[in-house]
Amino acid sequence: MEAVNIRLQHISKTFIHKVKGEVAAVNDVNLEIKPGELLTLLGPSGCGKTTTLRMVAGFETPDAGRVYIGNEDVTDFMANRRNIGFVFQNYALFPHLSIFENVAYGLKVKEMTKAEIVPTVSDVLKMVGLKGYEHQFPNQLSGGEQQRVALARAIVIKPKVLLFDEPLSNLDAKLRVYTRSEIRRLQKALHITAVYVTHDQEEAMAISDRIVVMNQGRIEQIGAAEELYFAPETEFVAKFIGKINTLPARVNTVENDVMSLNIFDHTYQLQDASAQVHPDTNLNVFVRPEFIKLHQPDQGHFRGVIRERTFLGEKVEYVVDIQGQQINVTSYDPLEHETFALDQGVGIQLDPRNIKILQPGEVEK
Ligand SMILES: Nc1ncnc2c1ncn2[C@@H]1O[C@H](COP(=O)(O)OP(=O)(O)OP(=O)(O)O)[C@@H](O)[C@H]1O
Repeated sequence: MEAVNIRLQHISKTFIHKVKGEVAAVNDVNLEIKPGELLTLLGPSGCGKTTTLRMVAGFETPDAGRVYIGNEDVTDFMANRRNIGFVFQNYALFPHLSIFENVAYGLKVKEMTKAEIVPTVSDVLKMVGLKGYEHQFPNQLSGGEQQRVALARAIVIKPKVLLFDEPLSNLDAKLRVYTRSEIRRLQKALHITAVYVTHDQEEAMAISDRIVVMNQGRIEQIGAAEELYFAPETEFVAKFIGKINTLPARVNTVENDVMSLNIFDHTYQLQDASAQVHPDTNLNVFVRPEFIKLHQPDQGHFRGVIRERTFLGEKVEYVVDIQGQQINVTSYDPLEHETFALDQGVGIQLDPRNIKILQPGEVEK
């Protein structure tokens, strides 16, 4: 079966919430998920990712906008007519049915014969690594195994799209890493278009072709993990994907797309600077901890003092005091680890290419 795309056109959904009143859970979202792509909706609690997913599934009807799966406008279709496989956080298995019966359920609904069902279920259980579990019951399985049954049940009906709502939340850390790579492997092997919801940025980065960062019902930025990390467009995205320092800066001049600015006591020239920034103004700039280099005190652009030092094996995380401001620095250089001690003075160096000027955003994290 050819993989299909999914399109959301100007989708909005407002709820009347008992405490908060009217909540624009999803606010004019436009999105295209490419055929065979795994796209993740990522954002803090309440940003609208589950509501968006539920509108693709047909569990929720948008107030405005259209949902297309392939060339078909499915906005007015009930969930059971959309041909989707859905994997929930809580597995949602039938406790009184065996693993075989749980997986076979969707095929029986489709009125397939037993002769067709038995080999199909057996193939899918093999695919998720649960061959031989046919006669067990859900409560005899671990959380990870139950989630693989849920995955088998979702893919056995050969859905056009797979939807995942925080599928790993109930698993422990190690099993989460294993199960997410299993989901990724199967989704790629079957080449099914998939939408995945999580609030965990590492999970999103590990599993996705592209990530949509959502904030207060709107899309903040869409891109591959690398794009969001190295080229965030807003402060919100920069702070949600990884860690970033906020540094005070003073703009001196902006000429021919070159900006001269001061950070602490040093002057930097930034290329391709935004024309929207004016001379003689203050603003915040952003630098990731691993892009700040520590040196001996007589080197670097300005001085600081190491206030915290956390050795984590392959890296050391420092908190450095610079003129009263606490800055996070991460060093991946094992030779440097021994060089800088607590309360030691250091020289600090920034590469102007790693200094970001971003649209300010409302940050919840
Ligand atoms: N059925 C509902 N009735 C009232 N308000 C709702 C309903 N469903 C969602 N909301 C509200 O809509 C907003 C978005 O909720 P949604 O569940 O889509 O967010 P989310 O990003 O998935 O968050 P979480 O990770 O906490 O599930 C929230 O403010 C939520 O309180």
